[in-house]
Amino acid sequence: MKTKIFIDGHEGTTGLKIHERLSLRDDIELISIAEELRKDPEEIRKCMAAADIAFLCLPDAAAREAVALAEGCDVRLIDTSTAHRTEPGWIYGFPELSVQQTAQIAGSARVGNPGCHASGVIAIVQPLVHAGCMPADYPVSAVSITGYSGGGKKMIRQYEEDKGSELYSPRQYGLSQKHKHLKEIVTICGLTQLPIFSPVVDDYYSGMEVMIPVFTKLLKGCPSAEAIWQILADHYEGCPLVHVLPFGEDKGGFVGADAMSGFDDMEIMVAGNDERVVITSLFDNLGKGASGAAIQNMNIMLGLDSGTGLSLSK
Ligand SMILES: NC(=O)C1=CN([C@@H]2O[C@H](COP(=O)(O)OP(=O)(O)OC[C@H]3O[C@@H](n4cnc5c(N)ncnc54)[C@H](OP(=O)(O)O)[C@@H]3O)[C@@H](O)[C@H]2O)C=CC1
Ligand SMILES: CC(=O)N[C@@H](CCC(=O)OP(=O)(O)O)C(=O)O
Repeated sequence: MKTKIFIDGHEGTTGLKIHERLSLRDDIELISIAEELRKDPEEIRKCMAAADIAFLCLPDAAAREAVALAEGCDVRLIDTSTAHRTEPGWIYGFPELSVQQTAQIAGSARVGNPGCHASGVIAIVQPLVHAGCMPADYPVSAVSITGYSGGGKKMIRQYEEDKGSELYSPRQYGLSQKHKHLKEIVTICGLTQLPIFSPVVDDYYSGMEVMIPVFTKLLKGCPSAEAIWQILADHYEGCPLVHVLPFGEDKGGFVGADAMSGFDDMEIMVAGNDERVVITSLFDNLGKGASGAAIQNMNIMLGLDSGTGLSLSK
């Protein structure tokens, strides 16, 4: 029997990508909603009631309303918004955190899909904290470059209709250090102080590069760059969607922030020397940063292969 899926917000950037992927699968039946009724609460509720799993690809407020509409239905939810990621009763949808995390996602009816910038930071910091290498009070600092699709339909329109203006160069934002992903970053990594987080949006469609500089003397035992690499390589061994590049691999000395655009997997690179190291994660904000991760979580919830077999891998 096919799994019935409803995508609330299927006309948005994240929803469209999920729709595109799932419409190619013959184990899935997509529940459709009439264009003129796609924001109608009664109609949404009917679709929820008919679905096994619903993806919420909505702004935060609409995602909260959608969860209320799903009350009393058997449907399992994967919310791609920021609304529930650290809420009680919700499981954070980054299965690579641990075997236990994967098992919790598999059994959950409420999964909060990670934030795009947050995914890149957490992928680097959480294994180092968990291994006892990075102290919980380490002053983490991260720069994260994203393509403009990270801002959804509105920002895509802004960039694609506004060529020739100031939008041609990278633009730093989140200047007040209150970015919405900070909460999930500290919570999931187990950090005791907020990182300095500098997001940058640039004039290309999709792809992310998160860079975290590390002074090795501030880590436990002053590990070498290779020892840091080894912790990450061990942590991600066997993970189908997160790959730690061989130690010393530097992509020719130039790392493009859109290197993983169009793919669902993430690459992690450790570069530098034994005093100063930069750890980088590369992925697609719409892949492992949103729709690809959401499908990965759905696969796990359905007991299917969580990896590349059903995703788009480089
Ligand atoms: N873009 C990205 O890289 C990432 C996005 N996300 C998250 O995913 C969620 C969706 O983002 P994104 O796809 O980028 O946003 P978009 O703006 O591209 O899409 C949002 C969609 O939601 C629809 N919508 C708004 N309100 C309602 C409602 N009440 N009922 C039904 N549909 C509604 C919009 O309708 P309309 O078409 O009429 O505007 C639009 O189609 C957000 O919470 C975002 O934070 C997470 C990770 C990365
Ligand atoms: C370029 C841009 O504005 N990007 C958004 C992040 C993408 C997003 O929608 O945030 P979630 O991953 O939490 O859903 C931002 O930084 O707020």
